[in-house]
Amino acid sequence: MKLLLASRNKKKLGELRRILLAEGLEGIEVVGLDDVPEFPEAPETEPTFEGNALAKARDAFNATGLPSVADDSGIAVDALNGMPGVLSARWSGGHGDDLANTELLLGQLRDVPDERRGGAFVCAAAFVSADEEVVVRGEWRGAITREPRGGNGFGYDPVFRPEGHDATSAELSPEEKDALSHRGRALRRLLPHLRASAQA
Ligand SMILES: O=P(O)(O)OP(=O)(O)OP(=O)(O)OC[C@H]1O[C@@H](n2cnc3c(O)ncnc32)[C@H](O)[C@@H]1O
Ligand SMILES: [Mg+2]
Repeated sequence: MKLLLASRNKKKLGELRRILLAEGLEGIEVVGLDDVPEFPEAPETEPTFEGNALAKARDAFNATGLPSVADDSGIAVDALNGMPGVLSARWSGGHGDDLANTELLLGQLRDVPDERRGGAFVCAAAFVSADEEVVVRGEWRGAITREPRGGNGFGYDPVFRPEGHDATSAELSPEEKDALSHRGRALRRLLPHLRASAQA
């Protein structure tokens, strides 16, 4: 079975691929959007991560006919009542400007004391095939730092210090991040569905 990972974010796509390949999925060939004919990106208008993930996976399945996985993710900061949330990718206005997004977030939290800087990375992962639609969630608790640190990962990783760690998630190795991350947790919850689909 070909499985389409429907993300237009190269670094996110790399993580999705890495997490699934580490599981050694038998009978599944993982492909990306570069491997299929182009189709337009639908705007992400849903109020929840789950709604957006499902919409992206449905779009990909409808456009290609391939069983598809999509991820909608972001960072939910307690002191901002859960924002940036589903707006994480375009928090500073433009889409996907990681540096501007993290700088804006740090500025907003400048006067927030250490004990109230908690938040979580959230990932909803959706799988859509001819036979089923499923969406699952993974969360990773931590705190927002006062300055960026580390060069791994992407997005808000340099300003997120996972619970139980002194390092930011941009200072963790890729394997460490996958073992703990919202994305790792969500994708591992999808595995039974992917395996069943490959065997059907
Ligand atoms: O929608 P696709 O095409 O998959 O790509 P995207 O980058 O637009 O992805 P989202 O709409 O799900 O937005 C997620 C944003 O949340 C942030 N984010 C998500 N997962 C992250 C992670 O593991 N580390 C750091 N930041 C993350 C990052 O800034 C992303 O741009
Ligand atoms: Mg997006």
